[in-house]
Parts: sequence; C-alpha cells; structure tokens
Amino acid sequence: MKGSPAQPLCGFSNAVVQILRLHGVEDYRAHDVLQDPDLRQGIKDYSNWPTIPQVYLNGEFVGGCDILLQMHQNGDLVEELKKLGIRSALLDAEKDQEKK
Ligand SMILES: N[C@@H](CCC(=O)N[C@@H](CS)C(=O)NCC(=O)O)C(=O)O
Ligand code: FES
Repeated sequence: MKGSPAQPLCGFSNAVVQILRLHGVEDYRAHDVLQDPDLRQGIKDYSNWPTIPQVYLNGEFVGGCDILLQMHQNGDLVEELKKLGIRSALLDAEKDQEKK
C-alpha cells in the first residue's frame, strides 16, 4: 500500500484499509511502497499487476482496490475470509440489524 493502515497516503490504499476494517480485519501486515522503491516495483513484477495497493490473502494475490470493493459488494470477501478462519464482522452487524 501507500502509507500505513493508520495513515494511508492514497485514496486507493485508504479504500482497501476501510473495506478490511468494515469486516473487522485490522490485524494484517502492510508494507509502505513509498518507503521502498524496490518493493514498489518488485511487488508489481511479482504479481504481474501494475498498481498499488495489492491485497494478498494467505500469501495469494487477490487484487487491488477495485477487486476488493467488488468482492466486498458481491459477498466473496466474506467467503474468502471464512476460508482463512476469519468471521467477517459484517455478519454480526447484519444479525444486529435483524434484531432491531
Ligand atoms: N484501479 C486501481 C487503483 C490503484 C491505482 O491506480 N494505483 C496507482 C496510483 S496510486 C498506482 O499504483 N500507480 C503506480 C505507482 O504508483 O507505482 C485498483 O483497483 O487498485
Ligand atoms: S498516489 Fe496518487 S492516485 Fe494513488
């Protein structure tokens, strides 16, 4: 990403942080490519993907901001988190809604 989860330095990186936060995912490793030109280029070569941010689940490249947003909207992100043993906080938020 650009910047850090606490202080994203680009709207695209910020969007990814916010989507993950919505699902209750705050404990992940983030690397600031603005601090490291080799990482900035190297991660693009590694994933064969031209832009930052890049999201990896269990070491597997998932996509950037657009793809994460799409996965958030179509329910895939909840499913992918489930595969990692992470229960999305959004599921509990929905339950709370039902109770009201
Ligand atoms: N549509 C992209 C938005 C991200 C994007 O366009 N990133 C640009 C601007 S931050 C980028 O990484 N450019 C190459 C670079 O800055 O090294 C996505 O889905 O992630
Ligand atoms: S830093 Fe300018 S669009 Fe991301």
